[in-house]
Amino acid sequence: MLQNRRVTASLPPALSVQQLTKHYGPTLAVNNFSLDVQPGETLALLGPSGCGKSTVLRCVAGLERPDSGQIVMAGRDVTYEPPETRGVGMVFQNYALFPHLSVLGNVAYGPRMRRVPRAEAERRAREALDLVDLGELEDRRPDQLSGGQQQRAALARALATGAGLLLLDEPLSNLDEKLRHELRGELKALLAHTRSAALLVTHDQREALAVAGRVAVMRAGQLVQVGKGPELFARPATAWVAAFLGHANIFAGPGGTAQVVPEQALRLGVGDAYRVSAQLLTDSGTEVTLDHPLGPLRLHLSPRESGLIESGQLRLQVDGAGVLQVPDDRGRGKA
Ligand SMILES: Nc1ncnc2c1ncn2[C@@H]1O[C@H](COP(=O)(O)OP(=O)(O)OP(=O)(O)O)[C@@H](O)[C@H]1O
Repeated sequence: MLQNRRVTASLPPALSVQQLTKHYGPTLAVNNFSLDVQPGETLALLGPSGCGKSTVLRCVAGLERPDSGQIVMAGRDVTYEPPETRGVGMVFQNYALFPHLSVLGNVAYGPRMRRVPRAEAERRAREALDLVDLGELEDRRPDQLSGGQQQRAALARALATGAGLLLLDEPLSNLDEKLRHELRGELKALLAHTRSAALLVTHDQREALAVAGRVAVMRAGQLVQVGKGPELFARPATAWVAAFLGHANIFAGPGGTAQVVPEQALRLGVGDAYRVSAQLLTDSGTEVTLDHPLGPLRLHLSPRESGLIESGQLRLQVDGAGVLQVPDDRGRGKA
């Protein structure tokens, strides 16, 4: 085990994107973007719509040519190689399964294209289908599968390529919320099992945190912060990152700074009483807004905590040590 770790540590990154820049006409889609994905790691590229995530992925896949920068895979510069020699497995938003092929045919397609003999290609395909629990449906056509099953077939197809790097572009985006929730857990387990490195593109914070070991946050073509999901949430580098990750209480301060007040910094039922200016029932409790000197303070109360509201007021103490001071970059730029 120890020895394995040492070997892994000495391997080059599965993917190293170095100073990547890409325009579409006048639009600067990716701006001097650098990122490493380690062998076996799942990294989520997270950012709002239009920030350039898919463009990074398409450059890595070889479907777009960068204006400048390098794409290096396991130590090999592939910047100018065509997609088919890069050795990546891909899953796109719309799955892109071939409608006329069976599930087995779809999954065996990758190895077949690489001239693997049919019997061996089908053996690998069946192995991948078993991994995603679709072994019994191999004879069906894609239109005879549910959305979740199609998604798993697309994953199996990427896995069957045996690639050391998987590229997943919003792989759960076509599914309803309940199924997405279920498949997030499955996807994480599956990626851990395959030991391939994976770059997952998503605009969904929960998905990034649930599936990936590390999360890279992207804004307007640039990388703004990268780290383990819980650490990013606990220590966002800027007010924009805090807001994007879902922090509710961010208050502009002097000199271009902002204060982020995480829920852990709030103690309820002690200290001064503040007026509750708004109250909204949710499925898991109550969303309230307090008139606080810092600004309108929003918090989520469990049904038991809601009992602490007396005569329209709630006692609350803010633990100053838990409040984060960050640069306020929320007004800057787009996406
Ligand atoms: N083929 C293209 N031609 C012109 N502009 C493009 C093209 N593809 C993307 N863009 C622009 O480049 C920018 C980045 O797009 P990209 O698709 O990479 O963003 P994204 O973060 O993946 O967005 P989404 O989450 O909505 O898929 C956007 O401004 C987009 O309009």
